Amino acid sequence: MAVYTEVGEAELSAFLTRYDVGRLLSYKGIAEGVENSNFLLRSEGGTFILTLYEKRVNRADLPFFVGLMEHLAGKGLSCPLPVQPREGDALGELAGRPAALFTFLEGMWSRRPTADQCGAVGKAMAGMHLAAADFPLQRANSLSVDAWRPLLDACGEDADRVEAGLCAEIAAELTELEANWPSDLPKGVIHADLFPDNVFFLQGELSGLIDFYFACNDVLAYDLAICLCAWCFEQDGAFNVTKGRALIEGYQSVRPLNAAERDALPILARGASVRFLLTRLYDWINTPANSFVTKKDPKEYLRKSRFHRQVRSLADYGVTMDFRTA
Ligand SMILES: Nc1ncnc2c1ncn2[C@@H]1O[C@H](COP(=O)(O)OP(=O)(O)OP(=O)(O)O)[C@@H](O)[C@H]1O
Ligand SMILES: N[C@@H](CCO)C(=O)O
Repeated sequence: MAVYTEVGEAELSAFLTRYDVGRLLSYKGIAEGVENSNFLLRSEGGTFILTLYEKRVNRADLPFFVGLMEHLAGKGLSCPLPVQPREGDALGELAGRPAALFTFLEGMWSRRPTADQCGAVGKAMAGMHLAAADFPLQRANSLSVDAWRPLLDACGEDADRVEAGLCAEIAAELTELEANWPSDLPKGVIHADLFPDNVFFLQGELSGLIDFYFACNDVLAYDLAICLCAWCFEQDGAFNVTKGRALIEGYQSVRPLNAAERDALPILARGASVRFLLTRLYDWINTPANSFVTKKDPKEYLRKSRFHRQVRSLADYGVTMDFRTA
């Protein structure tokens, strides 16, 4: 459960007087997520999500995230919208944290994504990439290849307590990634964390995307590589080629990849699996045992990293010879 900051009823009621949402009726912490504190809030004006921004979110980046959601919603993409206060900025302050109120998005995330859902997320992601093409703000990816070795160093010898030899294995992989990381692929705004828990479905259809707090300007195909890691593996660790094909074809039905992007997918997926391995490892080592958060398993991403290291061609992702060319 991710509630790092407790919020009292009196201070929350006072915070809500900024908005035209009526009086507070109820609120409770949400048992999902690991990054920010989220509350489901009911007021006389409806149901909302209250977000308090925590450690990994830099205050200076908030206008980028909130502006991006407004931009995407303006283009018809379904995502939470910041509720505007009567006066001032959508970003306020509550319990000593930057805080904002968002519209509630209907739907549920899929615990066991199907191939059809992988196809739908591929399409939605490509739609997001196109819709964000004229978003005017910029944000560098603070968790790209340059940030990975410092994260490993910060884990230090504790990494080997998770699995013997882990530190050396990741260090060797980082050496390869640093030497071969592609830099000349098409770039744009990426979501950078489009995991199943950030995609809602309602009555069989994709109903919206949430959690844009890692969004940044980076290689577009890297976003697809993150989804190959997050959506296409089974519980037993096996990569599901039907899901891989559905995801990539769904993406390509909206934004075809060029040859260089296709060729780069395996290395981008290696990078994506190491990025999530490292942030999970860091949190595994550094989250106090008594904190109110469910830690995510770093070894899941170690297994994914090993899989992507032995990928030799796109056929290993389920993509066949009739793969569309751009
Ligand atoms: N606008 C919204 N509408 C409905 N539910 C939401 C909304 N925003 C967040 N939630 C709920 O809160 C949960 C946590 O939100 P979110 O994923 O943004 O948190 P986080 O701490 O940033 O998580 P993550 O670990 O994915 O980075 C979601 O899984 C969802 O259940
Ligand atoms: N989606 C991330 C957590 C949020 O950054 C993970 O599963 O490790």
